[in-house]
Amino acid sequence: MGKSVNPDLAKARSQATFDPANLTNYLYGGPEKLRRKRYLPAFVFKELCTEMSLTDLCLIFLGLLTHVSDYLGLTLSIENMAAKEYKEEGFKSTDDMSREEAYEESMRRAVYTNKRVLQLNLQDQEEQYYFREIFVPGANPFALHYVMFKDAINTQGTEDQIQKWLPLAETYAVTGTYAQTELGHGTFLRGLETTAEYDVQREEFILNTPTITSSKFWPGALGKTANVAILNAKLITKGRNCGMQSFWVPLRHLETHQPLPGITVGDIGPKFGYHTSDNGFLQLNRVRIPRENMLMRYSKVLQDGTFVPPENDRLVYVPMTQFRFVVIGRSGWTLAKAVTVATRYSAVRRQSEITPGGGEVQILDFQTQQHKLFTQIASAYAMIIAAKAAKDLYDSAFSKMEKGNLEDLPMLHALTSSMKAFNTWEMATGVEQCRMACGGHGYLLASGIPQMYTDMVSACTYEGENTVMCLQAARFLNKCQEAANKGERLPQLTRFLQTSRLNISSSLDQDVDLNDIIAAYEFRAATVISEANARLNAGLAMGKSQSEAWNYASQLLVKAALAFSHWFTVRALIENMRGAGFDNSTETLLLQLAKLYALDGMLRYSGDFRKVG
Ligand SMILES: CCCCCCCCCCCCCCCC(=O)SCCNC(=O)CCNC(=O)[C@H](O)C(C)(C)COP(=O)(O)OP(=O)(O)OC[C@H]1O[C@@H](n2cnc3c(N)ncnc32)[C@H](O)[C@@H]1OP(=O)(O)O
Ligand SMILES: Cc1cc2nc3c(=O)[nH]c(=O)nc-3n(C[C@H](O)[C@H](O)[C@H](O)COP(=O)(O)OP(=O)(O)OC[C@H]3O[C@@H](n4cnc5c(N)ncnc54)[C@H](O)[C@@H]3O)c2cc1C
Repeated sequence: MGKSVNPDLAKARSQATFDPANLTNYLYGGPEKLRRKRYLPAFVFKELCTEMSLTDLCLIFLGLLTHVSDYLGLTLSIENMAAKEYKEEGFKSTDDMSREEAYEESMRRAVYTNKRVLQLNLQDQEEQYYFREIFVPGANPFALHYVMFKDAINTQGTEDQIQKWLPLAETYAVTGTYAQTELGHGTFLRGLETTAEYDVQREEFILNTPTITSSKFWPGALGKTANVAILNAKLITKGRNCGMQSFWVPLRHLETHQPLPGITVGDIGPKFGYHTSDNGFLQLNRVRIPRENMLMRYSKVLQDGTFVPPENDRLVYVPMTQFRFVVIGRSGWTLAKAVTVATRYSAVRRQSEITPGGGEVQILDFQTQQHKLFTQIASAYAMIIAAKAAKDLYDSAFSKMEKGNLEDLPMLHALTSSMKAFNTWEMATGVEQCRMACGGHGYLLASGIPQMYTDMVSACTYEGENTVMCLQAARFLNKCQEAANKGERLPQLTRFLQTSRLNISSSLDQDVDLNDIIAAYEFRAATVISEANARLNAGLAMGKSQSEAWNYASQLLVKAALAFSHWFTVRALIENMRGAGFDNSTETLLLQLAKLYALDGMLRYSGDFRKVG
């Protein structure tokens, strides 16, 4: 039962000046990864469904990617043994459900996929992600379990603790969350009030949320799903506050799922999005856990209560840095989904005339519509490719850290902080632009775009509120500027602060040279960073303290971090497009896209670029 493709869409596709397969292979990491990615949903749907042709399956898969099929009421009739666990007539749209029902529907699907991932022995993280996303397109109640809970065990646990706890997480013998944020503090971690007091007599920690503001508040899966938390609390031993440490804390009984003694836990209520994620609250009333439950890879508490500090007290922050990196990568793909929906829609939607009497045109023919969408297509590619470029820096820093060499930690923190803020803000504005480009139908939940926005815009807040993350990156950039001012050697990533010059060769009447584009973004970043540094020093010269001068310069410091990210993204896009080994037609197109992205950025930030000439 093949479905015919809309003739306008078919015509638009037939006009491609390049072979999409080259690009798709590049984006997904090569033909084998792409084959696997396409095989998975087809395999699962085929295994699960009878009378559906492959076209329908792909439609469902693509539709699920953009939630459309949820709303078209497509159902999957499930035939095989999986159906015994998956007792259901198929996927129901969660839009018409209450929060309870929507959570249960997502939980049902998530539990199903967790079992199938184990049965299919899917080891590859990306494949697991693709597989899950097919069945749980919205917020997955196990999201924290898959990412931060397991990452915290892996990065903060000793080898013994990893051996003990990771298999429990991998087999879902426990379901976890990462409980750090409190009602009174999300950003300022040194302000966290939850305590973990060491009782040397019984070699136990006594966990307590002494005030209402110390209640853990926001952690995903805390409301209903999780029965264990990696919980961050202020360690107190021998009467001394030893700062934030991580602890393995059982929350609910593994059989009955009832809260354990001393634990008060529940859901925080309706949110702007992420409706199927049960973000919760937690109060601890002098709950005891054994000494062995503190994650002791970097810092330790000995039996007699002696605290052995970590080599660097920032290492306890590593799970956040890791997850910021995940967010950086997924932001581009989220925008890619939204702009795919909006572009396809713009190829099939006919509205209004360009030439009077000439008949209604595809709205993609309006230059304003092209500007709305092509800039977002370019932005999606830019973010995806910049995330790939950041990964090389990220991997090399992490492999050094594994060997105890922490020299790249400040650079890694600055890069992940600034790129997480830049990418999620760009993604949020881009997805909203795609929604509006679809007119009334973009406002329909059936388009899939509204939920993408309401779910994913939270990434501007969680894992480090964006402004705060920019200021964190600005600490590193400002330090580098101070070093540059003294002629000292800089880390590779910021050496442009000393070398950037504005020697643009392009003149306005010729096609702009790509090297000039990179030079312009580099010079703009160097200028904004040095301006922020100058404002900070002006504050100090006015007699302000270091922290008051920092606050005085903070708006420029945020701009500096964003200009740095913008330069990193433009450079990565152009350098990777030139060096990717594409055939001529694909490379020409991609460099055109890179120019569009960079020139659009110059128009949007024309103040900066005009100022630097
Ligand atoms: C759209 C796509 C989405 C895709 C997605 C898929 C869906 C999947 C579902 C997700 C569902 C949500 C999941 C959310 C999960 C949470 O949101 S978990 C909670 C996240 N919370 C945070 O990120 C808290 C943010 N706050 C902080 O990290 C810290 O308080 C701050 C802001 C860094 C300040 O810390 P501080 O101890 O006061 O440190 P500060 O005095 O500022 O700096 C001291 C030094 O430490 C350094 N430092 C600070 N932090 C670090 C670090 N991490 N590493 C290294 N050095 C550091 C500083 O650079 C500074 O160094 P110097 O400049 O002095 O050399
Ligand atoms: C959907 C979602 C899921 C979440 N999941 C989890 C989870 O699983 N586990 C968990 O532990 N937490 C989770 N969180 C909490 C999240 O990490 C915090 O909300 C986030 O860290 C921001 O902290 P806050 O809410 O205290 O905001 P605040 O820091 O209070 O931000 C409010 C305003 O204050 C400004 N501000 C704060 N500090 C500064 C500063 N130093 N300089 C300048 N401006 C400043 C901010 O820029 C912002 O404009 C989640 C949050 C959301 C929305």
